[in-house]
Amino acid sequence: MKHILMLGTGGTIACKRSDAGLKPVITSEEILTYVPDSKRYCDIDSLQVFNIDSTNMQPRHWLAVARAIEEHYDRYDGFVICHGTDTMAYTAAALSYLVQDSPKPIVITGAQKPIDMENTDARTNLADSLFFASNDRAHGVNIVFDGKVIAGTRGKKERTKSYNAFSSINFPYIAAIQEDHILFYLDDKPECAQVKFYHEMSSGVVLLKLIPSMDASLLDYMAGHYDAVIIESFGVGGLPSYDSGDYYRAVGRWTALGKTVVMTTQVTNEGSNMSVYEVGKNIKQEFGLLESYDMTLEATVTKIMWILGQTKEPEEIRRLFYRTVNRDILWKS
Ligand SMILES: NC(=O)C[C@H](N)C(=O)O
Repeated sequence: MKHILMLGTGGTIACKRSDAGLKPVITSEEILTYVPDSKRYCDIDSLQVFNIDSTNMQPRHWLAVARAIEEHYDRYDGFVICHGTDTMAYTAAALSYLVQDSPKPIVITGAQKPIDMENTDARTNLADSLFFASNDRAHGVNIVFDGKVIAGTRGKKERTKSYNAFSSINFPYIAAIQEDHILFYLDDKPECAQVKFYHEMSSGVVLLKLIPSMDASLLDYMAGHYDAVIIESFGVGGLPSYDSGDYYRAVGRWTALGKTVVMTTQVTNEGSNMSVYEVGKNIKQEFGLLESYDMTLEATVTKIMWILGQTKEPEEIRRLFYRTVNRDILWKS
């Protein structure tokens, strides 16, 4: 019998209705009473890390969850984190960087409807997660949602209301869970992996999403307040070159200050490739910008936060950024 620790962090799965709207108040202990059948294949303990709407999630919360896993790592065979869906993809990616190469499964799940409702996805998602976390072939950080297992760095919330809210972006699903069966599409548990925990994350990261006509003065403002900027540009990637935009000067200022500029795309699927068009190739070559290629935005943001928690040295930032962690980046220059 597997021994699983369920960590409650809040989200809709733990919500009750109130006059002020849905609010997470159901404890992790109470949540477990809704999945009594899971006791057939695992003993489950629960730990309430906090109980918040995931809209309020910050790097310190990711560090607290990682710390709780580290403290209990030796005593359990697997971990299931109940979490809000809104920022679940960020947390899954953040945990992929904070807890690397775990031979034990760390599953993140949640729901679109509270667990105490009659028509809810919460019970299935939680039962599937406990089932997956009890499987010998499961490992590392994954999202389990609506019968799909998604690598922790590849998840994205693509639907605000439907039960099939999450997709795996630019990467295959790891497995599908159907009733009492797990169909592994990727079955690659390493023979011997040694888990490694990290304890630092920087909040000095900002995102700039381009729209047509925007000028670059926001980048100047951001340079005074942040260590890294992720620019979500259009298509495969590029920066406007119209005079009033002045992006070249603003990006040059960022790099002259030794700060990090990462280029990514607003398009969800297929990733960036800045060397295709003149508007991308020139600026990348001139300033040596980082590029996220096939990474999700959530993975890009949390990876830079994790890296800046380890180093401020530009060459080391580049090396760590292009090193694959939990399947996050496959396409490199
Ligand atoms: N479905 C959900 O869990 C949404 C909720 N607002 C949260 O992310 O905490």
